[in-house]
Amino acid sequence: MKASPSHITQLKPKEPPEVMIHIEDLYKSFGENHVLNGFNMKLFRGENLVVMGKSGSGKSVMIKCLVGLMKPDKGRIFVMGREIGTLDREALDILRSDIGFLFQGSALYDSMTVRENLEFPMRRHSEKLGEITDTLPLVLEALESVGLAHTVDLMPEELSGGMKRRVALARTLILRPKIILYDEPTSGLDPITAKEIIELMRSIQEKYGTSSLIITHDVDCARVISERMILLVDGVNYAEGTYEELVLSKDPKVEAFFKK
Ligand SMILES: Nc1ncnc2c1ncn2[C@@H]1O[C@H](COP(=O)(O)OP(=O)(O)OP(=O)(O)O)[C@@H](O)[C@H]1O
Repeated sequence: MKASPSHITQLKPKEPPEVMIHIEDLYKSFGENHVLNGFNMKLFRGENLVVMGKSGSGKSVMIKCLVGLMKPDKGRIFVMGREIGTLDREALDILRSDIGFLFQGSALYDSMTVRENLEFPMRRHSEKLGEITDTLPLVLEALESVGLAHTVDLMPEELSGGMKRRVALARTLILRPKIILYDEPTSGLDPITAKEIIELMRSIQEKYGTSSLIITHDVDCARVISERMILLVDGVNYAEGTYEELVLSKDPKVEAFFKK
């Protein structure tokens, strides 16, 4: 008779990290302009992933494919297990409510107060939040996360550039996104304000456990915020690793990113 293994403590295998976004072999061309040529990427739960690529390398095209605004020529994209290309408008809209965007312009509505700006996505995605009789506590909580609760009744024109970006981030947080996409979050900001935004991105990730995909040219931003980086070169994920790994690379195409 075989010895019973019951006395052996079973070591639980470590669960693999949950994949929040999986881009598989993505191709996109515009005529002879072959922008993405088999790009692959995984964003894991809770991580800050930076994608760097020089101007015109296809970062925005990749993001547009990711959120279903552009159709790739080939390849598949899964967001939290759902394949973007197979979703109808309504399903895509619901999925998008789990994705927060912070884009370059930050685009607050100038004719609305800060409070109204934050209430806007709540109305648009009321199905997600359920019926809310008093929006103010949620608005204030989101604004507190970015240190700007006192601006609730101000107009965007009364805010500085850095404050506008923080309010835009608060507006993103109001829907409790699981993923945040940041497109050049520090562009156009002075170095001190840029640093504040990066700190904020970190604290938001800690507070809400969000997973972040950050598109940036800013090497300093990548150094501070990234846990992992992907370099987009010639339409593919040319190099991947931590900042510390990539900065030591002797590959000329990788070195070019880190030359000041
Ligand atoms: N709708 C479109 N029609 C035709 N060409 C396009 C379209 N959108 C993007 N492109 C081309 O795809 C290429 C990649 O553009 P994309 O905007 O993704 O670059 P990027 O990496 O985001 O650049 P940047 O850092 O300057 O924003 C460029 O050559 C651009 O001209």
